[in-house]
Amino acid sequence: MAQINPSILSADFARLAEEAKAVEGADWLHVDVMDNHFVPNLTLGVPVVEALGRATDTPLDCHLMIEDADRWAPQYVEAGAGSVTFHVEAAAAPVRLAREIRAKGARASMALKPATPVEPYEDLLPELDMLLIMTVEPGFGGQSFLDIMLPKIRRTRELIRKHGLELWLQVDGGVSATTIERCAEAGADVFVAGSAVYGAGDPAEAVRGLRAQADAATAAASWACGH
Ligand SMILES: O=C(CO)[C@@H](O)[C@H](O)COP(=O)(O)O
Ligand SMILES: [Fe+2]
Repeated sequence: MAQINPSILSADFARLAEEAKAVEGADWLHVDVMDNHFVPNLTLGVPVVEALGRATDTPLDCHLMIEDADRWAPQYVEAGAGSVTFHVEAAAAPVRLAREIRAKGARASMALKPATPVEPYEDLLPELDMLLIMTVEPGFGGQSFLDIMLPKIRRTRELIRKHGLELWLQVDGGVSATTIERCAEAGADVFVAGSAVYGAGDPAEAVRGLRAQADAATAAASWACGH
């Protein structure tokens, strides 16, 4: 089944606990950590992740858009994240870092900016629990989905099949009722949605609607039915 991860970046930061509770029923709560260096925006850090963990039973999916990921990512596992995503562009030793995240008890995930190809990392994929393909330039919510990322999603799904991996394939940026079916058809199975969830009148209902769309598109997709 498709997983839908609402991005807290699009929520009201003055009411973070309520906003986290508003999407209970989602698979994960996506938490965008930005340091104003790796991306030109500054959001939140370890203390807020710890507080979110106390505010909701939904597991936390931390997307670190920060420099020096090798140094900081393990702290997000200690803060309670169930999944920690670092950007390969910001990691000096991605294999060592993925192993450290797993050893500390979280799922290890690696993200690729739009201009970063997946092929150089083919041999690293078994070290990961999830690969995140950015479908916008990281830094801000509410941007338009980059259709030019669909071939990369397809090629990654093919690599997962070729190696027989249990790797989740996440997409993040501009995912909405208009674009989620394209992502699912191409091979994504974990969908981050910020403005499409928190901009809706009923965020929990938006999650259910996106999941139904993604499930239907996946069921019809060649990658999922083996032909
Ligand atoms: O990581 C990021 C942005 O850098 C995302 O998680 C956005 O927060 C998603 O927001 P929408 O594009 O869905 O509004
Ligand atoms: Fe994100």
